[in-house]
Amino acid sequence: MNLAHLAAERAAEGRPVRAGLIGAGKFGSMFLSQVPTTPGLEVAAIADLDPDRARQACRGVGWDESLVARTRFLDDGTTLCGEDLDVVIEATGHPAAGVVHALAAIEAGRHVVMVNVEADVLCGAALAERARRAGVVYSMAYGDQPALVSEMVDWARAAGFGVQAAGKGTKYLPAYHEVTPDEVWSHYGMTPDSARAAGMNSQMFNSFLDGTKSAIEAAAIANACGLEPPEDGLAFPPCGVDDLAHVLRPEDVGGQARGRGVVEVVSSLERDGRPVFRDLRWGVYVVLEAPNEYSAACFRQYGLPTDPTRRYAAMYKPFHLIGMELGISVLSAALRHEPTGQTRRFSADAVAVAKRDLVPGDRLDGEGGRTVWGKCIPARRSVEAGALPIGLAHGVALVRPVARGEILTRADVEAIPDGPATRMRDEAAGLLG
Ligand SMILES: NC(=O)c1ccc[n+]([C@@H]2O[C@H](COP(=O)([O-])OP(=O)(O)OC[C@H]3O[C@@H](n4cnc5c(N)ncnc54)[C@H](O)[C@@H]3O)[C@@H](O)[C@H]2O)c1
Ligand SMILES: N[C@@H](CCO)C(=O)O
Repeated sequence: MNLAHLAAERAAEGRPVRAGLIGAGKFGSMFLSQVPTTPGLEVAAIADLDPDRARQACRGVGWDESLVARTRFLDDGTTLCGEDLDVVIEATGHPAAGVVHALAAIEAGRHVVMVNVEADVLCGAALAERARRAGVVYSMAYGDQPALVSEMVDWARAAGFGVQAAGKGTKYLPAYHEVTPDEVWSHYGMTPDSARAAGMNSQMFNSFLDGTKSAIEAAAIANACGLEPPEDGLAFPPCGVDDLAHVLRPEDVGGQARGRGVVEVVSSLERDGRPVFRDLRWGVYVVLEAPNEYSAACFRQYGLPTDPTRRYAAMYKPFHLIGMELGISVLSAALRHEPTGQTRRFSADAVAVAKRDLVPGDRLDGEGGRTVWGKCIPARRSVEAGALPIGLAHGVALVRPVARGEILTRADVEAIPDGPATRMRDEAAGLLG
């Protein structure tokens, strides 16, 4: 509990932690807004395809002109990795670019904070292995839900509890799988203009709604925490915070969880569209299993809601603060050499499912787009079926029809050009476990 003290020491010594940010979009801007008030942390360089927009992002979040003038602005993330930095933050959200940038950062001896969970799910186990060999930290992004869940799972296990289930909340209805970026803002109660003014990318926010981001995050949590992914997609049970233990205890004791030690995403809407009472739309949770009768009794004595067996109880965090909490990862990597959550194996995947009947010639447009949504399944099943990872479902055309709701395979699309992303994906598939 001394991260701020460690950072303050660096500030007093005149040696702030030097970070570089790749991707100054919504997440990046939220991080940048906190930098001037985080002693001991400096963002020395920012790379974005549009460096002027990145400069404007800094001004827009309140940086003064002297801070803007002291910062290097670049248009290439790989070049940024060669700057004098302790930590590289990858926040482009583009899976293939994320892999290229992470490899460049590792090669340059920089710690990597991988905001780009899309790239992490594609091949994070292989990137983590490369980072280990290079002696640098490869970390999940604190503030995003997978890192917060990883922290809660670690907390539970380090305190001697069993972890029955863990995950996050979201706003989900089955019909959302087919929403496109054209309709997305009505589901957030926003107009396209107000969303644009807030710097919110419609395709990115559609991936939060159409189930893709939930699948990606659930896979990341499973891969980081050693939890089991669903066999055929998340169930998204409607569930409020007081019912987590009840709903997510195992099926054989009356719950809805398909097994023990599972990852699941709970919905803030009942299936008929009514709001769930005390929902967890923006939060994260862990369902604990008491290791013995004594600790089960303590749950009740100290006020935790339990399921009827009294063995299961839950802890949750109601909100995640996205980029505003990212300094925790950056400082932890640089000052403690510790990741805030890390992909440790490749046991869960997020694969592309057709949003509508697709025909030869249709070109895929990736996460949150008009053609596919992402489903969380076991990595073993994905590899055996030759399923198309959602992170590779960008810019390639179909060579045969795929019916709405079906998982796409690599044989359904034209050959994906070889590159770092495909190579690291193959490396990750070799680490299946
Ligand atoms: N926006 C959120 O609320 C939110 C929440 C949680 C996690 N995230 C994660 O944050 C990441 C970014 O999301 P976002 O919402 O900020 O997206 P965004 O589209 O707002 O921003 C991405 C930025 O990266 C830049 N970029 C894209 N490709 C690049 C490249 N090759 N080199 C350099 N810059 C490049 C773009 O120009 C843009 O400024 C994603 O991985 C997403 O999953 C976002
Ligand atoms: N993951 C969130 C969005 C931002 O992290 C959601 O599912 O709505």
